[in-house]
Amino acid sequence: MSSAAAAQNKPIVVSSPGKVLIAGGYLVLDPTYSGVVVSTSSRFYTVIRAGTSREEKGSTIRVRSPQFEGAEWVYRVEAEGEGGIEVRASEDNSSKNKFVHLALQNTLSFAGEVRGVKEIASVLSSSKGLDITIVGDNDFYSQRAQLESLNLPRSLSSLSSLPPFSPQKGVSLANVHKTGLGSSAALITSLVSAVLVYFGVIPPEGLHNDEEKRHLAHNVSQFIHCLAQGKVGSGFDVSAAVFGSHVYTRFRPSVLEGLMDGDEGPRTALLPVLSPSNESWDHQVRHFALPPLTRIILADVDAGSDTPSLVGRVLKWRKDDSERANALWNALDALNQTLARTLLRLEELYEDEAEREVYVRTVEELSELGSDQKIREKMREMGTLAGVPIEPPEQTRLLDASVKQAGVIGGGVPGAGGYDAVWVLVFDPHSRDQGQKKPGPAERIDALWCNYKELDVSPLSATESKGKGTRLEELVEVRGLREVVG
Ligand SMILES: Nc1ncnc2c1ncn2[C@@H]1O[C@H](COP(=O)(O)OP(=O)(O)O)[C@@H](O)[C@H]1O
Ligand SMILES: C[C@@](O)(CCOP(=O)(O)OP(=O)(O)O)CC(=O)O
Repeated sequence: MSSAAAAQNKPIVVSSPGKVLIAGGYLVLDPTYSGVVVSTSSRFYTVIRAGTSREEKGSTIRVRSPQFEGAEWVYRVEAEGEGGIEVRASEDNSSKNKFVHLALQNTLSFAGEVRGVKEIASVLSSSKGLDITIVGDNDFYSQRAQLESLNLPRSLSSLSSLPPFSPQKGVSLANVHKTGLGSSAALITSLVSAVLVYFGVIPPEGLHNDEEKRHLAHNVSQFIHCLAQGKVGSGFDVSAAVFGSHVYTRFRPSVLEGLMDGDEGPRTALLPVLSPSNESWDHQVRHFALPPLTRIILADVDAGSDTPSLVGRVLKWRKDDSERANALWNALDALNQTLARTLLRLEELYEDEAEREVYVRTVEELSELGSDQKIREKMREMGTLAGVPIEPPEQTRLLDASVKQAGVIGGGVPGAGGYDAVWVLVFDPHSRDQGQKKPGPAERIDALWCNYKELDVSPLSATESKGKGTRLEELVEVRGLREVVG
């Protein structure tokens, strides 16, 4: 077996981060504009180990999500010469997982095209099938019930006291309360990338140092995520899961058109479309990172919004009132790009040894001052014109109270907006010195949200991931992972 990982029987562990679109909601659906997406320290992990099944014909893949009740799915794989690769859900499964099933079917088909169906069959058979475990960091799912049962306030310090990969007691995957970090994109990306590594399509180090292989992981994950969602969205969430924080310009949806037919995925060859050398993939990924000595703080607000319906209404307004909409989008885009440039400029200053001390002192001073909020103003204007609650009044009041705190750089409703989440960026002057500290902007926000009455606000523990997207992990080095995988 030429896949080194599979040959050594060593578990393959791949993680992918969640996302927050801090600027460019709606605009990012159009390739003319771009969005600023921050990847989160909260990640999805896929662990692939050799299985234990002894079968004459075909192989079994067992997938488990131990954080949930009844979340185990068994698939039979038949991989035979001309017939290609067929992944079938066992009839004994107590639930379906369309995302996982489509990911396995299409990633294995893709691997079969690259390495040959025989090779995939041989890896599967010498591994005795596969045992796959998928877990997401606590932030992907609401921890309200867990905190309540422990009598803990909804604060950052309570969250840090929860065990990693906390089980969602008594909750099935279908009923879980998601927090908007993009669980399905992070899940698909980590699962697809782990399978590609396991079967030797991507060498393990390729996820870190080979741009072409990273684009390959992107194209396959992007396609499968679109297939599972039944539509081609902007794809910023999958892009963040693969590449980490960046300024994202979407691909033209036509690249995937030929592959989107059929519920179970296409019957045509995947490689010509998904190959990184296919020039129809025209997405752009430009460097972005939040500045040093700042911290993003996210909150899940317990009053959801339905993103597809917001999107439908905004796009209809853009069509009906195109002149005004385009003028507004151009103005908003200019502000979004200025935000990205300004934050990047701060990063450059910090990188410059000669400027660093000035930068640090300035952050210390700014952490006692207030902020400016032009992007929010324009987003609200768009909401009013389109008749859509992009930043509803309750969220406006929460954000106004938050950005009024000393040391807050800015904030907003992420992505499509609505009622379900907010983000703020604060100066974090003491993040360099461990073990400090006098209360700073992050603590002020934490206290404000914890005592907030009008909305039920629950912070997330995530900060920005500097880990550059999808990465290979060592099982024993991820806190709590070995225990949860069993
Ligand atoms: N821990 C998990 N294990 C397995 N599948 C998961 C897990 N978390 C999410 N999923 C899959 O992702 C789907 C959720 O997708 P979606 O509703 O698009 O969520 P999101 O908006 O968070 O991306 C679930 O139905 C399930 O198929
Ligand atoms: C409107 C959008 O541009 C951004 C939506 O971002 P969200 O972060 O709100 O999305 P969900 O994860 O689906 O809740 C639509 C898109 O780009 O696909």
